[in-house]
Amino acid sequence: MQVMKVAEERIAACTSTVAVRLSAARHAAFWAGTPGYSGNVQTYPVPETRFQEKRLSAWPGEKMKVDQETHPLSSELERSAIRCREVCRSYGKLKVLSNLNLTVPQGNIYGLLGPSGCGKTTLLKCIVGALKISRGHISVLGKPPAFPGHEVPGKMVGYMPQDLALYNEFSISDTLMFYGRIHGLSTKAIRQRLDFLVDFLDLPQPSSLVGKLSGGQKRRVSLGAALLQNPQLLILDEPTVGVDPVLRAKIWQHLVEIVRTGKVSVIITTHYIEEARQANVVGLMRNGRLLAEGEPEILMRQNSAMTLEKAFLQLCESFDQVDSKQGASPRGVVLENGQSEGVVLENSPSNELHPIMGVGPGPPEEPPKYSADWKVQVRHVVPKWRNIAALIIKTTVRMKRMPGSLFFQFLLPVMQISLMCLCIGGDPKGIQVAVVNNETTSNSYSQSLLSFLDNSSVQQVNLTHGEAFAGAYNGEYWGVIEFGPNFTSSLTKRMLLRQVSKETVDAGSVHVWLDLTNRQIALMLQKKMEDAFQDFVRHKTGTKSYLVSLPLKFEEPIYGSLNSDFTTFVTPGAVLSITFYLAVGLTALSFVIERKEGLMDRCWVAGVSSMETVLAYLISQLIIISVQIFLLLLIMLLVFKIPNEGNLVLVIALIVLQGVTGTSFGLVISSAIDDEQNATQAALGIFYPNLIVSGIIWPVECIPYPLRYISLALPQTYASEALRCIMYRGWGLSRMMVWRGFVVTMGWNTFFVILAIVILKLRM
Ligand SMILES: Nc1ncnc2c1ncn2[C@@H]1O[C@H](COP(=O)(O)OP(=O)(O)OP(=O)(O)O)[C@@H](O)[C@H]1O
Repeated sequence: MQVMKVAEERIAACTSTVAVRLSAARHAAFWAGTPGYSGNVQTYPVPETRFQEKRLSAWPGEKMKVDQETHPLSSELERSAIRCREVCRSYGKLKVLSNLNLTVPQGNIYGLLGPSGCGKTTLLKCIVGALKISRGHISVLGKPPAFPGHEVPGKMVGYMPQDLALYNEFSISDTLMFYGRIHGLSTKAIRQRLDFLVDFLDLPQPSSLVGKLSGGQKRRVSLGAALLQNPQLLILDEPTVGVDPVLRAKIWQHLVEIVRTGKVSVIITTHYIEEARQANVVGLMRNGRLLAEGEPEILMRQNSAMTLEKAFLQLCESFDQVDSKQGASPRGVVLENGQSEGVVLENSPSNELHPIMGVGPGPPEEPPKYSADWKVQVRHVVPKWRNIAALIIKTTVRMKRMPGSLFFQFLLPVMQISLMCLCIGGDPKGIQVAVVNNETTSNSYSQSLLSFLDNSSVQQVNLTHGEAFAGAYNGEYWGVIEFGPNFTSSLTKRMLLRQVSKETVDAGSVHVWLDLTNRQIALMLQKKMEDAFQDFVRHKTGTKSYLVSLPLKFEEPIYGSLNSDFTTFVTPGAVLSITFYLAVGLTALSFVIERKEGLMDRCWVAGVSSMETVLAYLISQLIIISVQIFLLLLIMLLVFKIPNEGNLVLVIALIVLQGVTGTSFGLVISSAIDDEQNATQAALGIFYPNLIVSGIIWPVECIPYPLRYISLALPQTYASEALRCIMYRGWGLSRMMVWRGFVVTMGWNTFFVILAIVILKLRM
């Protein structure tokens, strides 16, 4: 009763009118810049529509059509397929939808028209639940979008976005199979629909790849995907752009046919304004608001316009004039009392006041209350295996169609680890050193000592003192080794006599000057000289060598080997880092591209949740990571002989977990960032600081406090340590240093997955 009363009040408010004149001069100006509009108006036969039989429904808070047949208001409300009330939506500070009211009657085609950028696509995305509204309420087929248990988004709605939103690597049949699986259709049912749609939309062979189709063909495939499951509500954003006139007419004819049953409703945007005459009702949007809504025929008659386009131009003129008179905003056909003014067209034949409704905010309408029991709510949240499986199959098919990219993904980590093992941590080779030997005898100690120097690492160049130092200062030699003329006799004295003079010690010493600008080379030279000397002493003195050795004996190492080099230290951390960052980069890139191209929105409207998207992505990525790790370990253990004393299962498990953590971190980046360039920059920006601070290339013990606390909290610090403990110490999960690496990795993993799901949901 209360609803009826409000409606009566609204009808009364409709009688307030404003007279306006039309200006043909602004005709072209309004639609100028509207893509797809060529100025040539195509005429279409206007079919008899259900709307003409039923007339437009009315609602509280809006002006009603005066010539409307009387229907009980409540039943009309129930019969609306879409009801938007006081809907607002902004992108940051940009207010795109402003108190918008719209009703799509059940079983009708609704043509949504308006200039480019007025907010049509935004409104459609809000209707399908791909975008959240900031204020107001929307009900689609009886409930708000994304309400628990409601199949909008889902099977009840077929959505064709403005962007093509198709996977280029899919064939036409793959595309329909993919969406069919999500909608839970059987393979047989999908094939039947595929045959019908290929015939109806005049599509090429079902096996044709989408990426190789023309723009118009792609658009038709996209329309086919929206029509696939025979949805109750079709939301089509510019379906006829780039489609030839014959097929355009055919599409409209199909829409007219499917709404005739009364069970299907359609909302369609188009830039071909005249084709909207075939809609049962059209709505004119401008500046984020619906200015008018009504039957196309009556709309034209009221404006004495021969075409729908002209009628809309005149309406815009009239609204602009009202605005300028009132000094209000372009949306301001709203009086101070909150009532909206109707529009009377002076040149309307017989001065009918009826068909067009000024659509402004009325008295606040109580949003309907909906409830769902806990079982439905739980079922709504729990991920559906059907959707996850469809997404995994999608990724697998796409990967199969991109063998180059797949090969790259498998080969890249192998290349990276091979390069690392080859180039990092080994002994420098062919280091040139100047040798100044002032001894002339052939069997001198100096000659003997030099013969023990590792020739593969140290290349000796015999020079005079002056040449040697000139070359070293020129950067030609990394050091100068000089023997005095009495080196042999003095060294013999040093070894045999208990007491010798300082001069004898000096003469019996090898003098070495090093270029220390490259620490690694200098350290190597130092070590090679020491080794050569030890070997020389052993050779000359045999069992008496202890007399000239340091009283220091390094026993067999507790863990590791005496020959272990820097490569051994760096490899475990590098493997984790490579797996982590490859997963970050590839995930961030492909996920961002899917979002940018509207593929994710389309999946969402088909009923796929953020959680299902994230889980499916993690599972698909797991397959790639497993192959990558298999190849990595093969190269690392068998080719480069990196030692592994521990359990291989633990090694694999930790690397896989790091890859999954990288994938989930990639999902966080791509959920938060909209374009691939910024996503790549973010991934790269984090790469080096993490590599440096995680103790992968240099021990964590060298990091000063408080930076070390940050280092320890990072995903790879404890994990690298754990992998080193497993591989080089042979430790198992009972050791704290091992399980800590697993716990930290899994903790980060869980955190990133939750964060990605939350960001995806918030950004809707
Ligand atoms: N993701 C976004 N972030 C920021 N602004 C956006 C975003 N999407 C759309 N907009 C802005 O919102 C306004 C409405 O865009 P929308 O795509 O809804 O218009 P439209 O009526 O569908 O236009 P067209 O007919 O050209 O497709 C435009 O000013 C647009 O720049």
